[in-house]
Amino acid sequence: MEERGQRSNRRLVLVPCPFQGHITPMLNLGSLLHSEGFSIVIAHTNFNHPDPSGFPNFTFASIPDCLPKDVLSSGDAAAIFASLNTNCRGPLRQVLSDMMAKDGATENKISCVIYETLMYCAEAAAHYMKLPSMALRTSSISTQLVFSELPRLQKEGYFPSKDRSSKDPVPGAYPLRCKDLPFFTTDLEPMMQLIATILDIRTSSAILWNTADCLEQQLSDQLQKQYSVPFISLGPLHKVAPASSTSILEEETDCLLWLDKQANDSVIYVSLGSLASMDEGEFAETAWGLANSGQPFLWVVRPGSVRGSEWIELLPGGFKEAIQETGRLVRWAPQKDVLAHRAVGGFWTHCGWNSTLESISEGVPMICRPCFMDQNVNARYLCHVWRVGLELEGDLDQKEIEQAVRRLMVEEEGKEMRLRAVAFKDQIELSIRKGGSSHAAMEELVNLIISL
Ligand SMILES: O=c1ccn([C@@H]2O[C@H](COP(=O)(O)OP(=O)(O)O[C@H]3O[C@H](CO)[C@@H](O)[C@H](O)[C@H]3O)[C@@H](O)[C@H]2O)c(=O)[nH]1
Repeated sequence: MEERGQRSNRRLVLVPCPFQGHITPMLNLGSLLHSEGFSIVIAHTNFNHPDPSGFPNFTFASIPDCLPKDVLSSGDAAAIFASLNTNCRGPLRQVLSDMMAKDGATENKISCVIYETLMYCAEAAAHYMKLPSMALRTSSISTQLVFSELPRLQKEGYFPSKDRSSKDPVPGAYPLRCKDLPFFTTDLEPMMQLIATILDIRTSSAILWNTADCLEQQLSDQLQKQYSVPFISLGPLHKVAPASSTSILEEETDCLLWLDKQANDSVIYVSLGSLASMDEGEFAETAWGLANSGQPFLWVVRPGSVRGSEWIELLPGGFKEAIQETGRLVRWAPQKDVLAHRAVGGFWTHCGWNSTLESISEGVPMICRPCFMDQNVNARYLCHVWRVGLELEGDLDQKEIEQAVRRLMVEEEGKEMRLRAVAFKDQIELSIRKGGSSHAAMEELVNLIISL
C-alpha cells in the first residue's frame, strides 16, 4: 500500500455547498483527508465563502457563482440550487481545467473531485474532465431513504401530507407518521426534481455519509440496495476530524465563561441552526417559556432569525429584567464547545443533521422542534428510535415550553434520555478509534481514492 508520505502529490478537489450546515462537514472531511496525506483544494463559491485563514494547509479556489440576490432572498431552495448549479457548471470546469493545465507534466495530479450532492454540477464537470468523483451527503441516511420513497408516497396520496399534524403511520415508511414526512416551504414539483437529481448518482465512485453505524447501519444496508456504488459512513465528521472554526458568523465565545459558572447538566441550550426562523409570536412564547421554566438557558438568536427584526428588538417587555440571573442570549455560539460543556444538560434543536450529531456525540438529550426538510425525519428518529429526544409539537405555547424544559432537564424521563445519549456518545467514541466502524470507513475511503 502507498505510504502516507507519498500521497501529497495526490490532489483532492472538494466542492462544498455554500451554506453553514453543508460547508462544515466538507471542511471536516478535507481535514480528515489532509491528515491522511492528501493535498486539499476547496473549490468554493464567492457566496458564503469559507475563511481560508483557519486552513493554512488547504488551497482555496474561487468559483464565481453569480447567484442573483432576488433568488437568494426568495428562500426557495429549489430555485437557489438550480441557479447555483447552472451558474457554477462552466466556472468549475474552468477551475479544474486551469489546475490540470498548471499541473502539466508534474506528478501533482487531481485524484478525485468530492462534491456535496447539492452541488451536482461538480459530478458533471468532473466527468467532462475525465476525473473520478465521489459524492458527500450531509444529511442522514434515514432522510435519503425517505426521499427515495417520496414519488411512491406522492402517488399513494400520503405526500405532501394533507394534514400536517396527522399521526397516521405512513405505509412502508416505518417509523414515520404523515407529520414526519419532509416539509417543503416552497413549490413541490421543483423540490421533487431537486431530490431526484440528488438521488441520481451517475458517474461517481462512492457516496460518503456523515453518519455513524451505531445510528444508521441498518438503514444504510437497506438504502445501499438501491445503489451500485459503495456507501462509506465516516461520521460524525466533526469528531473524526475536528477542523478549526468553520463558522460564517462570529462566535460569541464568552458564553463559555458564563457556562463555567453554572451547575453540571443544568443549562438548556437553544438554537435553530443557520437557516430556520420564527415569527414574533413564537419568539415571545419561547422567551417566556424559557424564562418561566426556572432552568438556566443559553439561547442563540441568529440575526434575522426573528422575522421582521434585525436581532432581539421584538423581545417582550420585562423579559430582559426577568432573566438577568438565569438566561444568556447570543447571536451565534461556539456550538460544539457549548454542547461539550459539563453545564449543558439539554438542547432545544431544530434537528438539523449537524446539530443532531453534535448533540448525540456529547451525550446531550434534546427537545425536538423540526422546521423543514430533513429535520422532521431526524426528529422522529431522535424521539422514537434512538429515544434521546422529546417532541415539542403544535403551535409554540409558553406553558408547553416550560413543561418540555422541565421534562427534559429535571424529570426522570429526561434523565433516561440522557443515559441513552451518553451510551451513544460512548459508542461513537469507539467507532472513531482504531478498530471502530468510522475508522475502518476512512481506511476504505483512502484505499478507494488510491485505486481510482
Ligand atoms: O450558534 C450556533 C448555531 C449553529 N452552529 C453550527 O451550525 C451548524 C448548523 O447545522 P445544522 O444543525 O445541520 O442546521 P442547518 O444550518 O439548518 O443545516 C442545513 O443543513 C443540514 C445538513 O444537510 C440539514 O440537516 C438541515 O436541515 C439544513 O437546514 C452546526 O454545525 C452548528 O454547530 C454554530 O456553530 N453556532
